[in-house]
Amino acid sequence: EEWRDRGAAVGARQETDSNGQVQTRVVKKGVKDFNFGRTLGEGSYSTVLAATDRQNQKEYAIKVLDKRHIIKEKKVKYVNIERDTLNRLTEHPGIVRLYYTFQDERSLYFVLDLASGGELLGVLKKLGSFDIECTQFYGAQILDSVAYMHSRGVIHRDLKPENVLLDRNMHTKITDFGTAKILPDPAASGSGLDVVPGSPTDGADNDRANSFVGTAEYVSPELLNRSNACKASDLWAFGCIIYQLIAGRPPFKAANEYLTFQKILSLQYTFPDGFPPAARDLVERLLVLDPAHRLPIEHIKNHEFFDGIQWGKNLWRNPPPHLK
Ligand SMILES: O=C(O)C[C@H](Cc1nc2cc(Cl)cc(Cl)c2[nH]1)c1ccc(Cl)cc1
Repeated sequence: EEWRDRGAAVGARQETDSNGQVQTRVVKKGVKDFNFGRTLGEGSYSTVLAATDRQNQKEYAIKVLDKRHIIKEKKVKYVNIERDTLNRLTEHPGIVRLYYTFQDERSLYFVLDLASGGELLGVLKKLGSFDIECTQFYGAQILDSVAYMHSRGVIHRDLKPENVLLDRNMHTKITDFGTAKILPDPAASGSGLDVVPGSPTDGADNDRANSFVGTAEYVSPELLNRSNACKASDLWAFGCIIYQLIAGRPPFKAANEYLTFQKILSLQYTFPDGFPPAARDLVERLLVLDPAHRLPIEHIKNHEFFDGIQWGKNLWRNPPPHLK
């Protein structure tokens, strides 16, 4: 029977030897265990290829990174953050799953879920914009996944329609955790006496990250004000995504990044005519400059815009509305 230790590319097989003794043979998956197929995507530091496990014919997406390039560009930290983050986020249908990592002399390999529906951004560009029902459904799946991430102490920090993939059943899978932040585990931090309630470090840096990341159109004001990302930074990006699914473009977009940042910091955006009132109210409660005043996830789930959405397992079992 096959079991695999989550973080490493370890598979074990039970075999009976000549004396009838059951032996466990530990095998590490490697490049030779896969047939590589078409290129699914190219990043600045990685190439993603479709691949089939030669043993069980299962299809995966394998993200390949060149070691020399990673070291030269000082991205070692990001690769290991991506691995560690994905190893923590293993129990949710809306997060791309990491099955194995391995390396050979030249490259590093992430063996991931194959999301054959491509990027949500691609579907949005093809359709122009989503109707309310599709925005509710895809918004709800993204929110459910962000809630799980946050419950595991992970802030994504670069949520955007490019990082929301679609699987063969057109359900969402959030990907690209290289710029995520794993919050220090409050329970694990020593005796707990080191953070005295009310002390300057109480909750401040514990739930804040400390490096600049993100894509201009979705970056939160707190990041631009040089304070750190927090869980609410992902909710700002979520507000931008809901706006974009309905309007067909993100709320803050200018001729260059600097002008985009100016619009964000001055909250300079408008709703197109006909933008549905419930969606407008939700977006207005998320695109709030002070992260502490953004609608928390439980309140978003109860917001009128999501009336009729069944949260929990059914959100992932029911077929998605037809994208038209
Ligand atoms: O086997 C593991 O899971 C741990 C290794 C850790 C690791 N070994 C590395 C070697 C190099 Cl040259 C660069 C990075 Cl970022 C490296 N990260 C690893 C291997 C592959 C991947 Cl994708 C991530 C981490």
